[in-house]
Amino acid sequence: MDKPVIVALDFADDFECINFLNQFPKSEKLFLKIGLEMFCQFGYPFVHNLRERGYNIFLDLKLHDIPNTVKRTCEMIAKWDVQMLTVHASGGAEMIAAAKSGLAGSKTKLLAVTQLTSLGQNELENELQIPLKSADYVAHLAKLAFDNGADGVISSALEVPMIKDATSSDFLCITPGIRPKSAQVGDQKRVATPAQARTLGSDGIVVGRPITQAQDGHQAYMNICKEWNK
Ligand SMILES: O=c1ccn([C@@H]2O[C@H](COP(=O)(O)O)[C@@H](O)[C@H]2O)c(=O)[nH]1
Repeated sequence: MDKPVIVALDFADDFECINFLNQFPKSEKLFLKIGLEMFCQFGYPFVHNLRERGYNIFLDLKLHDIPNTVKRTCEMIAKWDVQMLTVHASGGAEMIAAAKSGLAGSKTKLLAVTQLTSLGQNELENELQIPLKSADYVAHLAKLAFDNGADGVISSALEVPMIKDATSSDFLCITPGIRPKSAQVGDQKRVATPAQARTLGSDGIVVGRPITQAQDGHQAYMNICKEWNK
């Protein structure tokens, strides 16, 4: 798999989303992330429609439930021919392994979310009451995911070298929380620029608002690709 720039489609309606996609030339083979906002409204038919149009799909559902429920859900998603699916690593070893076994026979990569990029050290300690350094917590969850069959993790780009050291250089690190220098950080805490993510060894970046809320979404995407591929 090439190292993709994955566009997070966080739109309130499908019409707006399709208008956004229509800015891109048909030859642009986009990698799109469908998250909870769009999936809750438009469900599988929307995923299917985008697959039919030839897009690669990262289905970011961040599953987090008991192992049996997650396994049965993954068995269903395994039929959808999506490229990536997320679960929360904090669902535990058995849940991660159950997700992987649910996806058996499909080409869908299982990615485990470590610590959300919207959470910093302060939230980890004071809200979640996890008495660890953020980097250690991320490394611990990444190792748990690796040991239980996940194909990779979602983390900040800042943690990629440490995750690869703790697991394997082949273990995928897909990184949201990407902000070009001039972009607003918003609710993200552990951020990196596309160029930093590349240098740190990220296997793919996820970018939402800096592209989808730009005046010219296609140009914003091209600028990010240029910085990422430098
Ligand atoms: O830790 C995580 C896990 C997932 N995300 C998702 O990525 C995009 C980022 O969007 P931006 O607009 O570029 O902030 C969004 O869909 C999140 O749900 C994440 O940010 N952090």
